[in-house]
Amino acid sequence: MHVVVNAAMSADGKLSSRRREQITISGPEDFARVDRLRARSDAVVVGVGTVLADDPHLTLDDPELREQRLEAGKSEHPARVVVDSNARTPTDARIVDDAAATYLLVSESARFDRRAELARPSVEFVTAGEGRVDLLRAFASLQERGIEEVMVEGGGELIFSLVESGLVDELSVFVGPQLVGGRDAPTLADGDGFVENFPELTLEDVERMDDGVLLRWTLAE
Ligand SMILES: NC(=O)C1=CN([C@@H]2O[C@H](COP(=O)(O)OP(=O)(O)OC[C@H]3O[C@@H](n4cnc5c(N)ncnc54)[C@H](OP(=O)(O)O)[C@@H]3O)[C@@H](O)[C@H]2O)C=CC1
Ligand SMILES: Nc1nc(O)c(N)c(N[C@@H]2O[C@H](COP(=O)(O)O)[C@@H](O)[C@H]2O)n1
Repeated sequence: MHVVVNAAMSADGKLSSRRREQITISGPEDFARVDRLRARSDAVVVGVGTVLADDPHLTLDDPELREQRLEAGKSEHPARVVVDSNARTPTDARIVDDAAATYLLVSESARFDRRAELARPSVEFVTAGEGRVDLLRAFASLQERGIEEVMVEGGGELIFSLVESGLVDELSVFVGPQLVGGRDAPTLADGDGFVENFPELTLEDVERMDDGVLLRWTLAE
């Protein structure tokens, strides 16, 4: 399995404002690149915090990319994945519509009534972990279902945990021309943070894009 984290942050490292509402950081060129990255992926992953904040759809915008996937014998859109220990994904969330397959990664503590409310033909539950989703086990289960190329779009809590679990191979970040500020605004890697043995990144590429810059790093094994 190959896992790429992709996100857009302000010049001061924020994914959103303290209101945790979706903000537009990328420009058109970067959004088109994100669409191409989604099209190359078997699955696009977000945490339930992002689902609650943004109500993302995570499908492909460009009809040509959808056509290319169909011609290659793939589904029209990559699968969508939500890391959601307690099945908090709202029943009317766009991510559980029937536009694409969706995996809900839940823990054993996800209530069965919530699972029943979210059950539909396009949704499959993957249970891993007791109180919280065990990411190593959950991602291994996705791999057993044929998912090899994974793109993670955030948010900061999930990105931190994935890096901490050693699951991330690549990190691409668009740094936009905004200052957001705020000690409570989400950043690229939240969670508890590291205090030692900081993960080492190798800078692979720097590209000027829109009014910002795209940075691409790989992570050491
Ligand atoms: N600019 C950008 O590129 C992006 C911005 N965003 C922004 O980020 C914010 C949302 O990010 P954030 O609040 O950090 O939420 P996340 O999307 O990172 O989701 C975090 C939640 O995932 C669940 N989870 C389950 N298992 C784990 C685990 N092992 N490790 C970590 N999380 C786990 C937890 O909820 P539970 O315990 O209930 O399962 C946790 O609270 C929004 O403001 C959104 O707009 C989001 C994506 C991209
Ligand atoms: N690449 C990027 N740039 C931004 O400026 C963003 N705000 C985001 N947000 C991510 O995209 C998701 C929305 O996807 P849909 O358009 O609904 O398919 C959102 O949930 C974030 O993960 N990304």
